[in-house]
Amino acid sequence: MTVLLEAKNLHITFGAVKAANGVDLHIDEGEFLAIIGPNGSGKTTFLNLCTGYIRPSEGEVYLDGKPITRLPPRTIARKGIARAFQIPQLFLDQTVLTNLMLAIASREGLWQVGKALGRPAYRDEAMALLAMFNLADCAPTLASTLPEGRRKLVDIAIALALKPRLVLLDEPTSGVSALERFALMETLMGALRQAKVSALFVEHDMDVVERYADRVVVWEAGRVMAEGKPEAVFKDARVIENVIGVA
Ligand SMILES: Nc1ncnc2c1ncn2[C@@H]1O[C@H](COP(=O)(O)OP(=O)(O)OP(=O)(O)O)[C@@H](O)[C@H]1O
Repeated sequence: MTVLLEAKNLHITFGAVKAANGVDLHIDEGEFLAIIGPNGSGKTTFLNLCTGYIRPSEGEVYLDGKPITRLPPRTIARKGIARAFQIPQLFLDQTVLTNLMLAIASREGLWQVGKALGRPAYRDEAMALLAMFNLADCAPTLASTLPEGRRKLVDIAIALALKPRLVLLDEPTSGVSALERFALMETLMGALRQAKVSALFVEHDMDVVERYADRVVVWEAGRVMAEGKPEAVFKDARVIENVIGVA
């Protein structure tokens, strides 16, 4: 296995809260890694540390063995780490197709909207991305009118428009009904496999983690308290007591 991303001894404190208190974690190429843990344990902080949104007071994050810790978010994104958020970051007054085309244009450094939207190559690439997520029929739909599950998928399709090697997903199934979660995950995992992208996803639904994660990392008070295959981790008494029992 080749290590893609590695965090070593990350620390960050907000006031009295140690949101990262010695985080050590790696993700292998091709891996789907889930992060679980109680509210406020520092999961989102870790995503922020990996993407340059905040900087640790101590420790390093490495991509392909090279430190990225102090690079600006745009540079880190260009190096291959993309992010999708708990609340999708779409232009709600634009169509799904326009959202995708603008993401592709920004990757290419083309900031003139009129020119970007006139490029057939961008349109073709956007439609191919949407097809990967079974969303081709949504291309002309206004983003504001999409149901939550589809909006999340469009947001992830936009993250893939950056051609990342690793995508960080903050609660991909939140706000989606229990019935729809597996369908959303099937589509999402299918698209990630097709794009050969590794994923790290924060998730509160243990059924989703058990079914879709290759490995799970358990967060507690700013650090990793357990990790391993979901079936093994979910039998760990400490995890049951501190995380699953309180989820
Ligand atoms: N920018 C910030 N400024 C101040 N405090 C912050 C900041 N970011 C996070 N925190 C605090 O750090 C702690 C960890 O927050 P974080 O959002 O990383 O937890 P989480 O595990 O993702 O929680 P949740 O599951 O509720 O999303 C919390 O106490 C939070 O209030």
